Amino acid sequence: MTGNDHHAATRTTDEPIVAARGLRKVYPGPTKGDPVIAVDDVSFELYPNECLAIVGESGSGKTTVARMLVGLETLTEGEIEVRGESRARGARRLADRRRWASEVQYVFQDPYSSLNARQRVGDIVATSVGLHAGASATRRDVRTRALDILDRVGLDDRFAEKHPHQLSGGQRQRVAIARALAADPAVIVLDEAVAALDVSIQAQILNLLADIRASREVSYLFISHDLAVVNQISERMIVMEQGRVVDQGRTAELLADPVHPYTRALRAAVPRPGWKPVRRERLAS
Ligand SMILES: Nc1ncnc2c1ncn2[C@@H]1O[C@H](COP(=O)(O)OP(=O)(O)OP(=O)(O)O)[C@@H](O)[C@H]1O
Repeated sequence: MTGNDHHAATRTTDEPIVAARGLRKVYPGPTKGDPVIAVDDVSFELYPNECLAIVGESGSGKTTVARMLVGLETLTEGEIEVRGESRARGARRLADRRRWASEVQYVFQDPYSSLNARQRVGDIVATSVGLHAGASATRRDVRTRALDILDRVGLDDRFAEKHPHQLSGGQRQRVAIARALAADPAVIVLDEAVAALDVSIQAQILNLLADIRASREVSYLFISHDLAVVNQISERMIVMEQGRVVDQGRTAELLADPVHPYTRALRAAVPRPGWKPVRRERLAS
């Protein structure tokens, strides 16, 4: 057993919803002949109804992995399968693109920039419901379903008439989660989705995400630099450093007893109460 799989979780029963193998992303660098290797040989599996966290410092490649999964970024090398279907070469047909979008939804850090400022909240969610609903759904069905979903994320009917700028950061993030749920996804990628929120609001959104997962089957790929948050929400985590996976395993075990120097350093850098004080170490390079 190597240091990297010291904590490796053993999952043999379910088929993974997402299987990513050997992901690599190389961007052209600022100067010719100086490419940026953003993601280098990253593999992971995401199982039904689990939350897998990707942690790492800024620039470690987390967002690039997420963008490859949702099809916003091409792969330089590697393979991504969702429910056994390859996504590595992109969707050619509109119907495939729609289906792929409904299987994997993305919630961004800043919902303000990802929500259409001119649309009312009810319309934002209804648009997503309408895109993914069957052709037989009437406008009234779509509207009713949008209001149900808003209610599900803790926003009553009055919010449907508001615009994003009339909402708080936490409420906007609820709208972004509602819009994702409207597609009835198997996977939601949450990219630093609570990073911009106050700690008390963060806790509310994390509770909401846990409630959603308790009431319907959905898996989260939860991208964060915040180990306290990751500890609360995820069962497993992978740790990225400079584009590579340097550690992985069950979150509680990895954080209680970090073995890899980078994971230890990340944990030591958590400036929150509730963590055992650990000598701050220099991040391993
Ligand atoms: N479009 C791009 N062109 C060139 N380099 C890029 C591009 N996107 C990302 N990178 C580089 O790839 C590396 C990984 O970036 P990425 O955003 O995936 O990291 P991250 O861990 O998500 O960090 P952050 O939390 O700051 O977003 C960084 O060095 C970044 O500068």
